[in-house]
Amino acid sequence: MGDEDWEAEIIKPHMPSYVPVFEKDRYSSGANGDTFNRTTASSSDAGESNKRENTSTMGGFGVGKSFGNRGFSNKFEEGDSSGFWRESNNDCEDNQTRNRGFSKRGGFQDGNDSEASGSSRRGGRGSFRGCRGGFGLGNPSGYKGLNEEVITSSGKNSWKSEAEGGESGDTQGPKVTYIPPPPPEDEDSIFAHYQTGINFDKYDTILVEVSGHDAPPAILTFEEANLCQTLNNNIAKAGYTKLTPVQKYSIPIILAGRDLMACAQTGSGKTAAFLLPILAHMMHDGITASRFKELQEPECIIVAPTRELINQIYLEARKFSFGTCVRAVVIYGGTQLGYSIRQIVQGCNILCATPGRLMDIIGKEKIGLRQVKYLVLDEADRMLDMGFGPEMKKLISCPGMPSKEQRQTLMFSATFPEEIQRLAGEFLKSNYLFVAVGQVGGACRDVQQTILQVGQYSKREKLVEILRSIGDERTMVFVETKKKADFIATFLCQEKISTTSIHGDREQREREQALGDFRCGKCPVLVATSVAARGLDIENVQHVINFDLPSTIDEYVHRIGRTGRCGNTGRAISFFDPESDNHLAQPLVKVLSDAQQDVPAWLEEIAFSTYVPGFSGSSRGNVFASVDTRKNYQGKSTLNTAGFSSSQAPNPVDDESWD
Ligand SMILES: Nc1ncnc2c1ncn2[C@@H]1O[C@H](COP(=O)(O)OP(=O)(O)OP(=O)(O)O)[C@@H](O)[C@H]1O
Repeated sequence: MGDEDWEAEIIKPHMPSYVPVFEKDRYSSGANGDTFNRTTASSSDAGESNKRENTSTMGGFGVGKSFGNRGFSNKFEEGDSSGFWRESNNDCEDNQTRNRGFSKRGGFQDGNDSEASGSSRRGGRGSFRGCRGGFGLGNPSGYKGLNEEVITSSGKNSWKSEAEGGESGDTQGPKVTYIPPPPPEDEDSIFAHYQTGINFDKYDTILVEVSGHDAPPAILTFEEANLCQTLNNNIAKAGYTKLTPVQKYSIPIILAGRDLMACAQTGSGKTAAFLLPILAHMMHDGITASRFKELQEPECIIVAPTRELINQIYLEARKFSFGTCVRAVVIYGGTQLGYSIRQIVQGCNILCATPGRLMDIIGKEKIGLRQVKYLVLDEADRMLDMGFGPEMKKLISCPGMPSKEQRQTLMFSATFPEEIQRLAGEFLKSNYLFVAVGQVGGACRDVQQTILQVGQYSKREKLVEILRSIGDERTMVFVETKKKADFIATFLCQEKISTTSIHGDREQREREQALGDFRCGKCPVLVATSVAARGLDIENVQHVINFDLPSTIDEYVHRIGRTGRCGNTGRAISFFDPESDNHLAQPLVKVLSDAQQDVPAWLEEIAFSTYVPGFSGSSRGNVFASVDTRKNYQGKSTLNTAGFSSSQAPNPVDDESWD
């Protein structure tokens, strides 16, 4: 039984009574690092969705909330009754699936006309989404769908043309009108935080390696960082009493003005590791209060791959800059462009942005780059891969952007494939420092990982069984496609398990609502695509279930890192389908062994039978199998997280719109 069968099955039965009436109208519109200091942190002292929108019922998800199944709406309007249940040939995800073999992360699928431009990723996504939204694959404007950004597929300056033609919407589809609700302004909300877990102190035992010349020594306490009083107050109010390893090493490096590539396990405080020293510099330099101006010139630009993540980073920036004259602003896709502009013109020292919106705003000449002193790429490997890499290159070559010699560039992630590290060289000064906390790309050891062999036809049953045994504990369920996310969320609702979902085909409003419902516990289950795999820091996520394993091991590491954060423990259960997941057997064995988890014998067997020469995956304790790639230039070999050389690593399939 394939997905389609599932859909048929789920659609047939009686809809539960709590499913609201379908609101048709709502949808009808539609290095030569010579020094390699290895130490421990402390040693330095150291449905197709059920195409009926019944997903809007998702446990408390709110009546009338659409699930973003615009494809359905389209089919409905076309009067194709079978369109309710059948795949359209034009379905964008089908196209993506068909293109899997060719697709790189961010698009560049062969044969996709709309991806001819430098902004091919966006054009491509746009057109795919457009087709899902019912605007047909051949729609030249590549309209994404209701209330979402309008994307042009024109070849030249496409980021600009998006800005120009996009939101003004002169010719291309409806405007994006969504204005996100402002975050709470009261101090308690700003400083709300969750407790560090029982394993927080164990961070100190993690090995840390710094490579590159003249690295400043690590600091052991916040006091040693010599931050100003306001920052120290904010740190205390945020509940931080002790530095995490990545903070111990990164803060002095950034304070010393060095470029940095830092790799540390998920949930170990990378955000504060770059925000605090940047703010400290700004305060020290006596930054002037940002005032209303048509053209703002921020001192710091932070980019991240998803809207929800950049918003989270913004909230952290707002927290740490509380009571200072530094003003942080966030802008991201899926929201009204005019709203982004209004936020910016009021003053902007730190601009937190997703790449597409950032380029739009630069194109509109609301942001000047001349004053940029700090450029931060969070989830840097994602920001530099085939998806966002071209946009990041455009960013650094934008008129006015200080050269890498003139700015400080900082990159953070839990994973850093070798190939991406090489690309990063273009952005960083040649004497950048590389900090590896634990194993590059290693999974967080506070997550108990379980791999179950489950064939695709048994997955749903197993999922329900697990979720019922879990009870109300917060759980993220990852699936591989947007369609599947809708479908599984619907299915779980039918099973009376309060569920919501997040993926790139949902409107931004819905994405934020879903996240809010999950955060507050209203819907303890969040079904998600990889759009939620990286960076999201949600309190009390006790379980991650990989209903579908991702296509790469790095993505696996990020996904399971949504639990077990900041010294808390968590559990990750992954369904391994031998029909489709064998390529992950070896890297999984490696990740499990390195994180000192039990490796099932059957998985080792599969890994052995699919042995790839050159892989040294199952060795335990092979710490630093992959670190600073500059070492490779000195004749050493290296493996990426997966234990493959990067060129061997499977190309991830990007099912998502990220920004
Ligand atoms: N020194 C600290 N003391 C207490 N809590 C901290 C400290 N540093 C960070 N935290 C908290 O730990 C949590 C995880 O931090 P953060 O989101 O920065 O992790 P991350 O390393 O960026 O994770 P990911 O790789 O998933 O993006 C956050 O809630 C943050 O506020």
